[in-house]
Amino acid sequence: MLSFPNAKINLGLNITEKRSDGYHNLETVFYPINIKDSVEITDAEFTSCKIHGIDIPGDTNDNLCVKAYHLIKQDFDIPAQQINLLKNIPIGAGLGGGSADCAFLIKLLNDKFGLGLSVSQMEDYARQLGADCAFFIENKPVYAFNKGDEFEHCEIDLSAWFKVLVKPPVHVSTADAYALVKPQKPLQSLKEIIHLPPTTWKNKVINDFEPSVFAKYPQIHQIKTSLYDAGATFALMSGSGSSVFAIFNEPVKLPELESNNLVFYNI
Ligand SMILES: C[C@](O)(CO)[C@H](O)COP(=O)(O)OP(=O)(O)OC[C@H]1O[C@@H](n2ccc(N)nc2=O)[C@H](O)[C@@H]1O
Ligand SMILES: Nc1ncnc2c1ncn2[C@@H]1O[C@H](COP(=O)(O)OP(=O)(O)OP(=O)(O)O)[C@@H](O)[C@H]1O
Repeated sequence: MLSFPNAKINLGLNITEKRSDGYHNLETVFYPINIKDSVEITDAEFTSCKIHGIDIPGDTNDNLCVKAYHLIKQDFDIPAQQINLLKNIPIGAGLGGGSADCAFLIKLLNDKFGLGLSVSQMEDYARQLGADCAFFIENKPVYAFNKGDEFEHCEIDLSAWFKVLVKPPVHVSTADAYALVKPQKPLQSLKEIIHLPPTTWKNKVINDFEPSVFAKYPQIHQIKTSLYDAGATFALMSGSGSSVFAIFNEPVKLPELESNNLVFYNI
């Protein structure tokens, strides 16, 4: 059985406070985009994971897909699975690729073995694997709060815009990025601002990771500047970086950004 986990971008990200468990409370809007991995499960003698495409650093047994399998296996008598992962979503890019893979694996196991898990039960499993993971169960635009794992429906549709994503050859560690931010309550909640027209978002819809990540990696800041210079209506770094997305009111081609970065058009 096969599925195609997709990446996300964060339309705004306010880091509001540090929690006693070491995590941070935040508010963001998660928006699914059209950059996808592929994950397949087949019955096997023992459970293992084969990775194709982009190399994932570290031990394959630590892959979030393997962790998702063992989490479900604790509660259900499911047979061993061979997991084939084709990795296309850039890593360390703020795109939630690993989170998407494990959430989609939970959905695959639920479907393949008729486990009868509800959306909220699958979200509870996903939450145990990472703060971003639960979003990918429903995989619809949401306003997210707490650790980024509690959701409210968000009526937002960017399908009329031409969306571009630029990924520089820089890997930002999520934990390191959080360590550099000083949490603060925003003057106005993202929940309200996000419903204003995108033409008003510039400098209003912000990402609290940008100042410290831009200071450490000026080339990421330069990408954002170049996207605005190219006529973007709105541009922002996604999550803890390193990728930057932009929305344009018509199709564009950005050859000067292509020379040093991966550029994804029409995401
Ligand atoms: C940056 C975002 O992508 C924004 O959507 C997410 O907050 C990151 O979510 P994620 O990658 O699923 O994060 P996890 O794998 O759960 O945590 C990685 C590390 O990020 C930090 N972390 C993550 C989420 C959060 N709300 N507060 C944090 O402080 C913690 O140091 C944690 O050890
Ligand atoms: N299936 C997987 N795909 C990608 N990375 C994985 C996976 N499983 C485990 N990882 C580990 O998770 C780390 C971060 O991966 P990922 O691409 O999800 O994060 P990210 O780009 O920082 O996105 P975000 O911070 O938005 O979750 C990688 O360095 C890798 O070691």
